[in-house]
Amino acid sequence: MMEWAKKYGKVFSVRMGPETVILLQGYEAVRDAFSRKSAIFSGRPHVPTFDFMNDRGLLVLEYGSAFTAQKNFTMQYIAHANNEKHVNGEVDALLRYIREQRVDERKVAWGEFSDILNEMLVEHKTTYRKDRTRGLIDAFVHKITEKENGGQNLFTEADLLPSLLTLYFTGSDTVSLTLSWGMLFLLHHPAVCKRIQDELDREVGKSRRPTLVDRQNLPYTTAALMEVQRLNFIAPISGPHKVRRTVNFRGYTIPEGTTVLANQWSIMMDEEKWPNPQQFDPSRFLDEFGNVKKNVAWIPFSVGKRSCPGEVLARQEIFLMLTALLQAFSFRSPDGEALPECVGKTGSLYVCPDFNVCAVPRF
Ligand code: HEM
Repeated sequence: MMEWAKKYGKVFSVRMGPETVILLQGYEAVRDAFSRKSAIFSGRPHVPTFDFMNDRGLLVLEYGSAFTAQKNFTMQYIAHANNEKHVNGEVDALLRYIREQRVDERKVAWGEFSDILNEMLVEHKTTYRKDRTRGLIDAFVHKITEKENGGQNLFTEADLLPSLLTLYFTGSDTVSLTLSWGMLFLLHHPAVCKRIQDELDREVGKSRRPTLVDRQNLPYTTAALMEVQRLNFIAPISGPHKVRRTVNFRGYTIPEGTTVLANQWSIMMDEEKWPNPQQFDPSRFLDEFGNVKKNVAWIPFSVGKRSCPGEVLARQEIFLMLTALLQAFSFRSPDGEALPECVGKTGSLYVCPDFNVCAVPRF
């Protein structure tokens, strides 16, 4: 695709089966469409894989007032929830597993998960009280009841299960793959790993776990995690967007209903934005004083109205998980085992290759 972009420019179309699809290359084209003309480029075409969601849940919901209300609600809920407490529960389980090889049996198949969620919903609804919020389900039910009290029909009973399934579906593999890629990059770059550990030892010490408040004192660690997200490409191509009305874009007329895809890979590998883009180099996110330096092209969560509502949570999870692991252990490949190259398998997500790792307690 990047080769095609050299020949055809930052905006070109390809025929995919019966459909003509527009491909956007590079940060500026994606920003212009998804952010500056967001209201036009934020439709969602029909994706048959998600038919079981009945056109509900943020990922598939068409752009409009219900989408906006539900997206704002989700982002506000995530921003105010005690994510740190929940993630720390997961970190405890992982550290226990590594230290004692004790597995918490929590793996469930997708179908079973849906059944479990359904049971939770029934349980929550029967014990629901207007004056308390035990979690996301209660918060969503409050919204449904508000509507019954005369508001608009933006949150319905029918939205509840698809919304929960969507958050589970979009929020689990994305984060766990990022953590796997992070570990693989760090194994390939022991000097980076050592620098993170030195920073953690200096700023946090060994008597307590890193917390979200520590992030401001850990610029190198923050930069390394940003570099992991720049290079891991877990979402190399954006989800499909739909043009909601005919638009003139960068000299082309794009008809209403056309599907548009952003090549995220082309953004993160743009040599003008990132010198030596293939190289894993956290220092590209640091200024001369060692503070974190932003780069507008760092958009692993995309931009605009269809950008990721889970960004805050995902970044918290990645930070808490990886720093807890690096504080507690040094990691290396098992003797005699070669580390796989940082080349993944492409699907809807870019999947990290399997590898084994030895965790050696640091204290
Ligand atoms: C490292 C982790 C993650 C990455 C890199 C990521 C990336 C993305 C990207 C690039 C999109 C935009 C796709 C598009 O253009 O249509 C997206 C959408 C979405 N993400 Fe994430 N995501 C992550 C974690 C999460 C988490 C933890 C949640 C939920 C708690 C989540 C929920 C969603 C949802 C619901 C959408 C659809 C939004 C919409 O259609 O408006 N994501 N994500």
